[in-house]
Amino acid sequence: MSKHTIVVCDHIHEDGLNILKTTEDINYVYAADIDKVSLLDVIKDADVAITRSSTDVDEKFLNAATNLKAIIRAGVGYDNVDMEACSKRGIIAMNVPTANTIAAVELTMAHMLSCMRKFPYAHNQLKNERIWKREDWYGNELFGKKLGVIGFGNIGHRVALRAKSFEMDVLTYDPYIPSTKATDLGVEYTTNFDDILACDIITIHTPKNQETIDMIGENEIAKMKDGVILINCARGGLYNEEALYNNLKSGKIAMAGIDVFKKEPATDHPLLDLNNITVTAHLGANTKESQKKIATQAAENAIESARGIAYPNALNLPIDENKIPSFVKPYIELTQKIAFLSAQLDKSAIRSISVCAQGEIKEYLDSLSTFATVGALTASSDKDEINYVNAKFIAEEKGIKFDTCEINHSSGYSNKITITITTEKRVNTISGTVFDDDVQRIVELDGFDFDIEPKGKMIMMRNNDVPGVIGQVGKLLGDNNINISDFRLARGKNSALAVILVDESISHKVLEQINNLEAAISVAYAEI
Ligand SMILES: NC(=O)c1ccc[n+]([C@@H]2O[C@H](COP(=O)([O-])OP(=O)(O)OC[C@H]3O[C@@H](n4cnc5c(N)ncnc54)[C@H](O)[C@@H]3O)[C@@H](O)[C@H]2O)c1
Ligand SMILES: O=C(O)CC[C@@H](O)C(=O)O
Repeated sequence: MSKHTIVVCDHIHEDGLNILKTTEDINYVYAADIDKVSLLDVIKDADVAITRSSTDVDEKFLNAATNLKAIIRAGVGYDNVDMEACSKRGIIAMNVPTANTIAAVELTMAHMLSCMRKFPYAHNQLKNERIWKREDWYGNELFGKKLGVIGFGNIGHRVALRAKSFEMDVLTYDPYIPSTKATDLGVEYTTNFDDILACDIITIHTPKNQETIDMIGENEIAKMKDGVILINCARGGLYNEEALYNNLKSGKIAMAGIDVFKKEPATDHPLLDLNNITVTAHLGANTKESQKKIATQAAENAIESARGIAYPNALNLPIDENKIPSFVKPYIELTQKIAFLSAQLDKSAIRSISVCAQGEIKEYLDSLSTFATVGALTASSDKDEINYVNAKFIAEEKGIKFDTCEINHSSGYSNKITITITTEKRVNTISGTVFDDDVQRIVELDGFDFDIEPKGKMIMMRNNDVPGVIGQVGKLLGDNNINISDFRLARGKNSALAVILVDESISHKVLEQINNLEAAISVAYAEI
């Protein structure tokens, strides 16, 4: 079995490491404890790398990583990844966007409360100086204060909700959301940045990019109230650090709660010399709950991308992500998985790939077709060759035809995609849908209704619908020491289709044995 090498460049939770360690086709390399120069040597073998914010994915890193197909940022912000350099090399970059949201939200609230009550200083006086001097610590209350939230995404809007439970007035500035996203939650919305600058406390939750770097500097601080409090648990450099320092020192800014710095680690940063600041070492994502979730998702996504099956939360696709609503993304993933599955069912050359869509999803047929092509070619050719940029080009060179169609009658599903792959020997048609925003399901296989998660090792057996078939297949697999994890059966007029999920990979020999059962019409096997 050829193995894919996944290099873990930064510390992630052991649950993620265990997934990598115990996956048969993964060669797992732990490189979080080596220095970043030695990492350049280790990274050269990586098919996929997992990083956090401590590893810069820059030209130096990418020049060393000559095999790299994908990179997983085990977290939200990808400002440490040179996206253009990745795209030029055909490397797909992904993040894990929501797994640490709550951790960052709660740290923001902790900094806010800490700033109001000067908590670390009061703690230090009693614990380390053994002084009981209550008159030194008259703080302020969040109650009734006006909070300005810059950026109303996953973290910003949850900070706003928590602030409201402290009975604060909350105002947000985020030109990229509909105002109703805020007003529906009882949060005031403004398009005038100066309104934010007039707040008692300001917290920022935007990505770091050309537009947001130094978003708050001397000019903006000058417009603020004397004694304002500033919180930054997003990215260092969103508040100009020099202006922050000067205005904390002068007392214009009463307190700042800072988790992130322009250059990290920041152990000798001038801000650390001030006495009106609470600081943490980029701990926004550091809860056990969030790290467990991130590491698990990062490991699973790294394995899927190493196998070329799917690239969840890809950031540099050749389609404009901003034009793809979030409900479409799971369909894109599902389309790729179904095509990958379908192309494995028959090993002969693919002649055509057709993608049909019903519901609002049909507006995205072009993107779905690109992803179906990646899935199908990944299953049928040398995986290393295929990426989103070259898939259609390679398919055309192989003489594969494309077709898309809109299905206008309702099937009972609000959206449904149907992928038909025609090979030299057979036609496979598989349909899928997504429930509850992200639950992907195969709902039809060659005309038979199913409800199957597109995941795992699957035997598909078409058979005459006669008694005893399930028992015979069960015995045969048992005799070969293969555990069945699920058995799904759909019945047609004269024949039935069984999808048997198994724990172990199936050899050609076992498939032949199943095919030789009297009732069997055809047998195929696929892994996702
Ligand atoms: N401290 C930590 O450990 C930690 C943990 C998680 C996330 N983060 C950082 O927190 C930030 C927010 O993360 P998120 O998950 O909420 O991201 P998100 O993408 O869900 O939300 C970002 C929001 O910012 C808005 N935005 C973009 N540009 C803006 C601008 N110029 N002005 C106002 N709003 C703008 C977007 O419209 C979006 O609503 C990111 O920088 C992320 O890297 C830090
Ligand atoms: O933990 C990290 O590496 C960074 C966490 C956070 O800043 C993120 O962007 O997800």
